[in-house]
Amino acid sequence: MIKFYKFHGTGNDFIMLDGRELLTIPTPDEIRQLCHRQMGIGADGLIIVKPVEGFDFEMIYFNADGSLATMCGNGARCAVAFGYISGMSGSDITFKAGDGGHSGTLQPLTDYKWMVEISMGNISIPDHTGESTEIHTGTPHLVIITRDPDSVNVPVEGRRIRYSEPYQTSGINVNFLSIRDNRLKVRTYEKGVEDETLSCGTGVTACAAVAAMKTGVNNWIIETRGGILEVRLKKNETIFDNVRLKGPAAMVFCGEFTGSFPR
Ligand SMILES: N[C@@H](CCC[C@H](N)C(=O)O)C(=O)O
Repeated sequence: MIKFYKFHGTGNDFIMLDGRELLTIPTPDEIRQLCHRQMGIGADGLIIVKPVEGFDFEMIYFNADGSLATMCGNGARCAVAFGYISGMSGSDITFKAGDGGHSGTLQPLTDYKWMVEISMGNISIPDHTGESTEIHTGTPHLVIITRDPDSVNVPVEGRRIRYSEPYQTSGINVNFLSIRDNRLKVRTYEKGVEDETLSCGTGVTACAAVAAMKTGVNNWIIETRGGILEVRLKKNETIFDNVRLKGPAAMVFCGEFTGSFPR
């Protein structure tokens, strides 16, 4: 039996596994089973956290469909909290994700909830922003500016775009963004979950970058369906750097999975 920990960051939920206890990495089939909402634990993604040279730990991120993703902003915030409670790191943390090195800090809010801030990688500034902008924030995102994200059927419209050319094969995360009174509202369809999630950390980072290009404002409070996130960034000639993502991360339960995994 394998012990698992269930976390969420503003409603984006994850199964966390301690890499020190694993004999093998779960297969895509096993990940799909574990993340299944009715027949498994249920989650948007599965994260393995394990010590690695040069950093406090490494985070390996899989979407609920078993596909590997290079980065997950909310998942990384939860991994920082897990690294802390599992003794892999202190409250100033360095970690490695698929897109490179990151740092993080955390403050306890309750016994099982923390405010976590992480550094995100530099973001290349796209050539132009129209009503829809492709931007990479550790994972690929499309940001579509709309008057009211709540009037969009995100699962249907997001899926239509994600499976259209040119995204069909490699996939893309689709964000619907409104910019009003220096506040952003975002709803995201995530590839790999193939549905809307309650929040997406790399998605809100992409939206903050697009909003900064449109308005010149660099600090944003962002409303997602699962709660509030904060993004700060600095615009240079061709990149945004000093990109920070901040918000709560919570552990909701832990348990032992009784299926056949691990082999
Ligand atoms: N929910 C994540 C993003 C997870 C990866 C994404 N679905 C992908 O495959 O690119 C976040 O909080 O950033």
